Amino acid sequence: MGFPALWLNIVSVRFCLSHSFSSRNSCAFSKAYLGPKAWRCGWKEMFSRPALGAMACLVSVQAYIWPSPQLDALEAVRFDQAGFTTLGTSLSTFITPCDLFVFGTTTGGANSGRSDAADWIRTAYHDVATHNVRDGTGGLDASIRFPEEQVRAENSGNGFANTVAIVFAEVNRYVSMADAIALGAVIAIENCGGPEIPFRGGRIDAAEANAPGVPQPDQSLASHIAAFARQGFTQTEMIGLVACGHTFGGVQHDFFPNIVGELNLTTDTEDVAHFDSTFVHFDNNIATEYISGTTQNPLVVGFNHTTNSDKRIFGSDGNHTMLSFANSLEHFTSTCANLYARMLDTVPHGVELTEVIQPLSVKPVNVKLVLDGDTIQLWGVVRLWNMTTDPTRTVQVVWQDHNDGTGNSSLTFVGLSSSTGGKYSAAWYWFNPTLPFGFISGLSAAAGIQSLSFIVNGKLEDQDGHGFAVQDAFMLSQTSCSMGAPVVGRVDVAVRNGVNVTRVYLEQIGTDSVQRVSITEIDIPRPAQAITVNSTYSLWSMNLTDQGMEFTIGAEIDGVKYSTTNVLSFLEFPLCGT
Ligand code: HEM
Repeated sequence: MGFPALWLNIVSVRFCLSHSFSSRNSCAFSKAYLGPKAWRCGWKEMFSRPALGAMACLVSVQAYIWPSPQLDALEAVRFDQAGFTTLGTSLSTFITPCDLFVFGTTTGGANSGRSDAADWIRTAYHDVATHNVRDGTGGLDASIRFPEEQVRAENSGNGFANTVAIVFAEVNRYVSMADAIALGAVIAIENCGGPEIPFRGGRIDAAEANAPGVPQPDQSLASHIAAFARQGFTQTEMIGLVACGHTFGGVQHDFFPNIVGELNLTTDTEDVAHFDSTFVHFDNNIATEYISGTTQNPLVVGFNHTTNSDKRIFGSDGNHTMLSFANSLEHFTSTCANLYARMLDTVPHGVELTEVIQPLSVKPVNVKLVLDGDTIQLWGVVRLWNMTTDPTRTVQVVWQDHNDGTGNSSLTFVGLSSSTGGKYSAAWYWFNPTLPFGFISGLSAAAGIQSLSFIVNGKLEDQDGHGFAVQDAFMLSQTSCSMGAPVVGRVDVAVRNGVNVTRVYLEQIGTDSVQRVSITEIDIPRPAQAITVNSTYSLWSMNLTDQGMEFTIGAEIDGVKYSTTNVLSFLEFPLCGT
């Protein structure tokens, strides 16, 4: 278990770097580690203005300041939901349309009666439901991924395994499985008619199963009130949360034969008795049908009185809460937005969640620098939030070098992304005006590059004067190469002369014994004699043999750790000697 401890250490540094501007929470470790100035300053300040006092970079900013590896990654999963995105997969693909059930026996699970969206929402709640407010254990920590939890009677069904199999695609060093489960629920609810949910990240995956504690339909009202109190919810909130959850999905015969019989319907092949008539859509029909007496909810009018838990819960305050939901869709919607958010933010004691993540209005993505002889290549794309296609729009990237010089390049529109069921769209522009997947070439290595800004239709976008800080103290060198069979590789990292770089290392990305992403730092030895590339950069090199190895590059500069964000494999490097 050497990796997790090391990894936690790195995460702590990253987390707090990323919160320099946005979090009002304290982060003692990082504060002490980085020092008061680093605590308050972004990369730009730390790199380029070391002489300024701490007060010089005090700011009050609502949204976070780019770059922040963790928030950037969470923001991308949260808001780059469909269309052109730089993510390999997008969760919304699996819940569009909302009755999509990818594990169904027919294409898209048509007429199965089930949906991925309902599975994801139920999974999030069952992960949360182990929480104990008194001792701080349990909560949304992805412990539901453990077979030990999935085989429990309280977790009957295969929706949990289905959910984990899909949301796993979003997991990386900055997005935990628990965050991915929460994001799945948020995206399912939002895209299927529900309210927008304020999302925070930073959940930590459990190392083992939690104590049991998910309520079951055959239990008494008193035990349900007690279970929700243990989870941190009042009786009224319990009624709300159950109604908000059960506006989706239903009960399956296969897993609950004592609640639902065989339905023998060609339109409901998995024999799911639904909680309301609009079971893949968020609305207050769960309440209107209950109040009007027309409900078919199997946990209200089921043939087995013992398992009619929704009936007992909904009626437990004389129908007061359900009546208010039936009378006002708006009230139901806002109540659910609040309760869903609280449910998803129910985490084990000691886990510190981020601020609510808002979309950045201008967001550079996949920015990387590569040293190419005497020049630097600048790669990336930029996303303009809440914008649609506009052929007349002009977008330029401007880079600032170490000598207070600037350069600029016009960017090309490459596509639109959307989120929240099409409510928001974003326009994406490549950093290169001509080449697909290209880069801006020929930047002077000697001058370097410290920050970016953008000019959109003549308006400067520079994060209120902060700029988009880029670090050029170390970067991949174009001389990195691979050769032979079996293929071996050599990674060359270019390090800027005169910067206090104490370590350069590869961050090998792996998983630990319980499927959590782990990072192993592999030090690249400092060269005995400087291998100069040009007047400004020297190389630190390492030979690699593990073809499956995926890594980023890390460096410690003035005692602070930095990472590149793009994941590398030496199989992508050009042939040595060409
Ligand atoms: C006393 C509390 C609760 C009980 C006894 C209960 C019970 C059940 C049962 C028996 C099922 C059928 C599962 C299946 O057939 O696979 C179910 C489904 C579901 N529950 Fe609950 N539930 C409770 C609270 C909640 C809460 C708080 C939420 C979320 C906020 C929630 C969300 C869901 C969803 C979305 C489904 C549909 C799953 C699907 O169709 O695949 N439940 N619930």
